[in-house]
Parts: sequence; C-alpha cells; structure tokens
Amino acid sequence: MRIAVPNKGRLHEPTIEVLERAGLHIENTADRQLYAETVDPEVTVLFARAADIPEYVADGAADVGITGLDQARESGHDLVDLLDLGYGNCRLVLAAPEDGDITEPGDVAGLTVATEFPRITRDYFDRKGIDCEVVEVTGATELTPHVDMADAIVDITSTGTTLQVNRLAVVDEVLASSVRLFARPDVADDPKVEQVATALASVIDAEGKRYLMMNAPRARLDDVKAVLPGMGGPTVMDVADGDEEQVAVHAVVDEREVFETITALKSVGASDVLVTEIERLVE
Ligand SMILES: Nc1ncnc2c1ncn2[C@@H]1O[C@H](COP(=O)(O)OP(=O)(O)OP(=O)(O)O)[C@@H](O)[C@H]1O
Ligand SMILES: O=P(O)(O)OC[C@H]1O[C@H](OP(=O)(O)OP(=O)(O)O)[C@H](O)[C@@H]1O
Ligand SMILES: [Mg+2]
Repeated sequence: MRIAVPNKGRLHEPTIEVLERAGLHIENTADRQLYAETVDPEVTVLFARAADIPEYVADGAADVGITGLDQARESGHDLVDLLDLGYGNCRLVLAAPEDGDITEPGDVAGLTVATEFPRITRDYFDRKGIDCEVVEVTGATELTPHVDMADAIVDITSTGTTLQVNRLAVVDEVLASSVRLFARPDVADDPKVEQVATALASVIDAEGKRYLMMNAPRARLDDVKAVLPGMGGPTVMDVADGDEEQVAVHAVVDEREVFETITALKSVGASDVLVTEIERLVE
C-alpha cells in the first residue's frame, strides 16, 4: 500500500511525525527522494506536493494520501475522508480591502476575485448565485487587490496576520480546513487501509492525554478512584515488595486535568505520583 505525504512545506514535518508516532517509521529518507520504505514491508511512502496528493490518490499512484481538505476539495476528486489528523487548521476566506465597499459576499457581483483555489471559489459563488470573475494566481494572492488585479480574494488564513498586514478584512468563510487522511473510494474498506487509519487515530487519541502512576493506601482506594477522572476505571495492582497496605494505581488522565488531579490525589493519601506521555492509545 502506498501513502502519499507532503514532500515539503508546512505539512511535511508534522506528517512525518504522526507517521513515526503511529509506528510507521520511514526508512533511509535521503532528502527529496520520491519513495521511501517503512518498517512495514507492505507500506511505502510517496512524497508529493500537498496540492498534487489528491490527484496521486485518485489516479492510483498512491492508495491513501495525507493533505489539507482544501487541496482535496480543489482537486475535485471523489476521495473518502477517513480521519482528521488535527493539524494544518486554517480557513479559506473571502477577503477584501478593509476600507473598501465590499462588506458582504453579494458586493462582489460583477467584480473580480483572485485565488489559488479557483474551483472552490467558483463553487462558492455558484452556490450563492453570485456572478463574478474568478482569476487564478499561484501565490501572493493578498497583493492582488492593491494592484488592480482583483477586487477581492479567496485565500487561506490562520492567525490573520497576513490579511492584516495587507489591510484586508474577512468578508465570509468559504471552507474550514485541516489535514486529513484520504483514500480512494475503492480501497477505503481495505483491511490494510483500515489498519493504517487505526494506527494514526491512536496517535490523535493519545494527544492531550497523560498516564499517571502512583502508590495509594489500600484503605483509601475508593477516595483515590473518585478523584481520577480517567477513561474507564483505573488499573489497581499489588505492590511487589509485599507492602499489604499500599497498592499501585495507573490511570489515563486528560492533560488539562493533571494539575488538579495530582493535588486531589495527594489529599487522599497518594504518593510517588509519576506522570508520563502516551505515545498511542488504541481504543
Ligand atoms: N497559514 C496556514 N495555517 C495552517 N495551515 C495552512 C496555512 N497555510 C496553508 N495551510 C495548509 O497547508 C497546506 C499546504 O500549504 P503549504 O504552504 O505547506 O504548501 P505549499 O504552499 O503548497 O508549499 P510549497 O508552495 O512550498 O509547495 C494548505 O493547503 C493548507 O491546507
Ligand atoms: O493567517 P496567517 O497566519 O498569516 O496565514 C496565512 C498565510 O499562510 C499561507 O501562506 P504560507 O506561509 O504558506 O506561504 P506561501 O504563500 O509561500 O505558501 C497562506 O497562503 C497565507 O498567505
Ligand atoms: Mg503555503
């Protein structure tokens, strides 16, 4: 099975990291190599531009691909969105000069909109029944309203800095995007594809979770359990050195609850509390 992943740009590093954490270690990647093997002999990685990945998957050059939802939509290919990987979060927005007359989508009627996403943009205006001209550019879209190339743009924003620097204001949201695992419809149910999706999901599910280990007085076990918000019940084990009074307790806790939980645990007699990260969580 082949997975297409971004070869450069902002999605490259986090994608490699999530694959590594899912246990799909990539072997001997010389920079800019097109293909790489993984520790799983059945899984090969194909490096491609984020924008080309939907095409690679649709054509069968790869079976699944990791890229932004914006890229999948722009490609127009029918792909199955298997999993949200939770990074590359951004919005495609309609934006126009701050001090101009465009304050709602309808104001663009009869005018020109520049974008790197012509298909998404045309679909958006078609759905709204707004007639405007869409011109495709390949970068620096934010400049076009200032050089009389366009009246408005449809472009990616996340922090809003680029729009602000270019004195553009958001008029409407066109699409909320994040990085997804996509499959070609004919392989979406393939056991190997499901195995990869499960492994990647386990990484996402482990994020923001911590594993707590502690000793607790056996007599206060119910109090200890009561303050552990964890998933399901905690694991309780006898302590090996034969101290009958103490048990070892392990639990998975939301990262945001760790601080309060430790305070509460101490107050019910827990000691030697260890907090560790979780690499994967297969539910
Ligand atoms: N500012 C941003 N914040 C979050 N996600 C973003 C942002 N810009 C782009 N993305 C996401 O990353 C994807 C690829 O963008 P990126 O800039 O990494 O690639 P690129 O511009 O195609 O790179 P290159 O031009 O170097 O090939 C976008 O399609 C979008 O899903
Ligand atoms: O809201 P912001 O946080 O400012 O992010 C938005 C900017 O990020 C992307 O550009 P990128 O940095 O990928 O540069 P590029 O145009 O070279 O792809 C996008 O094309 C916007 O220009
Ligand atoms: Mg970019």
